[in-house]
Amino acid sequence: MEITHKNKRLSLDSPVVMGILNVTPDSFSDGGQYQQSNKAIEHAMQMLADGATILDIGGESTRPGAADVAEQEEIDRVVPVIKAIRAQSDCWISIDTSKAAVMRAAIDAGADLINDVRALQEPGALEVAAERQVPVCIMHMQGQPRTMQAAPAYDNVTRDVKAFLTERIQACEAAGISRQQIILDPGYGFGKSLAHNYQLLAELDSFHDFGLPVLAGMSRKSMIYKLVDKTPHDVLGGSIACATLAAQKGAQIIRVHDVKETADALRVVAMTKRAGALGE
Ligand SMILES: Cn1c(SCC(=O)Nc2ccccc2)nc2c(=O)[nH]c(N)nc21
Repeated sequence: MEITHKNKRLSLDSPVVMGILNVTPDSFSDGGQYQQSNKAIEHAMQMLADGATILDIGGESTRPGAADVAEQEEIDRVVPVIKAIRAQSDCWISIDTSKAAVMRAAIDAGADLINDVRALQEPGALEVAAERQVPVCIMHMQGQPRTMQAAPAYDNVTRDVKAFLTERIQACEAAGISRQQIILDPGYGFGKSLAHNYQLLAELDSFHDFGLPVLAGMSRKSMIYKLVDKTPHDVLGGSIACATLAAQKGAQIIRVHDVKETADALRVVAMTKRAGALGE
């Protein structure tokens, strides 16, 4: 399985690491736009050195309660960083946004992939993805970031999430996006209780029914620190366990903060799979 953009191909036969690069002011302690951009570019280069294959660049925090960011402000945050990374590396860059105008500006600046937590439901988003022919990750979210954790409810969370993704795949194909360019994501923590999140992890392999790549993002999320009763700053062990389980269950892209440690864990998973195949 692979994804392509222009003349770039990314094989997904082994799990790859997507490094998280937040370029929102609340993700850096202080300093103005210029200093923040420099810190972001430094962090990007470090993640590539640590084994990240894709850098996921986001200019708007999707934390519950986070303020909405204006379109131009989001563009002003992400475009300089994308351009600077592109000037130094031909790595895969994904743009973490739901806004069509931000997608367009990011792709024109060098981004290869759209990562949309709203699954291209905002106005114009489907059209941009189809027009630019870039791979797109569509993720499940119940409700909106501000309200999604109030009272998440499902008949059966895995069945309901798969039904949503089926509908979004149809919408993508109807808009002219080829099925091979679609990546699926259950959206851990986006309108899910602790139990919902762990059922989605336990049943992650059932998402391979679609015959499409699967992205899993559990890094440092509440499903970890609430389970192990730690602070959000003390969740490396749990995050590595989630990444390892997701890769073992066939997720091809793992979205994380801790790239170095996760890259090593995924090599253990890949080797174990190869050894198992040899043993057959
Ligand atoms: C943009 N984005 C996010 S942001 C939430 C987050 O990381 N919160 C968070 C931030 C800091 C610490 C702990 C959690 N989560 C996903 C995901 O699971 N899948 C895909 N495709 N994209 C995603």
